[in-house]
Amino acid sequence: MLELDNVTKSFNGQIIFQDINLEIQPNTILSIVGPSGIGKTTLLRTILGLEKIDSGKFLLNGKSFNPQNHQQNNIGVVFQDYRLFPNLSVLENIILAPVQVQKNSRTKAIEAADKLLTSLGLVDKKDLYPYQLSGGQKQRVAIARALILQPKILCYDEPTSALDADSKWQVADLLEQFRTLKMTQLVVTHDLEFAQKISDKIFKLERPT
Ligand SMILES: Nc1ncnc2c1ncn2[C@@H]1O[C@H](COP(=O)(O)OP(=O)(O)OP(=O)(O)O)[C@@H](O)[C@H]1O
Repeated sequence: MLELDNVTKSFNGQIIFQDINLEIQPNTILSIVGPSGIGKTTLLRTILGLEKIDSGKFLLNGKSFNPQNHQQNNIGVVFQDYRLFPNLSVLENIILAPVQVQKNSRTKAIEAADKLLTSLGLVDKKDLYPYQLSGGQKQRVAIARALILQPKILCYDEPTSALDADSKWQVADLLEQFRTLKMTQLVVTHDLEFAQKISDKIFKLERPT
């Protein structure tokens, strides 16, 4: 279980959120919702260790941890703009971290990537480059790139913002399928309808008083 205990963050003296308390149960889908500019992405970035918090703490399975020093393989992320490496093929995007960072064999990584690409309906795209893919396909590559590291928690930043309605509900179906993977999913979204459809729990981020 991931817990946020009185987490506060400000930028240049302006408080973005204050004393956030949140429990994220294992193998569930939690959405963080709220209007534009409220701090949803910033909250996600603190959990990922990409932003330092002012005060409060994070606990993973009851143990305090600093996301900035944490071995980040436990927590994966699919960014809003996907952040695929433009100079690498779909396959190379997916196997880069397992081979370069985790030092797995290239053969094993390709095997795992092939499986993921098949389940995501992308196997015929594996030799293409990101610019040759649609937005929804790029997103699924970014999801495969995160999933190959078998994260305990997978975070998505605004997973529907660049998609049309059909693709949006396909993403909802994917998240539903991933429930079998024994993984917690954390979704930042301004789309309340999407959040209501996919989530076990919704956390509303509100302006600090
Ligand atoms: N690095 C930064 N330095 C200063 N201010 C920042 C920084 N990053 C974000 N902010 C401010 O923090 C506030 C929250 O931004 P954030 O991107 O987290 O909102 P959001 O709820 O995700 O919005 P959106 O739904 O539009 O993406 C905004 O006022 C933004 O300008």
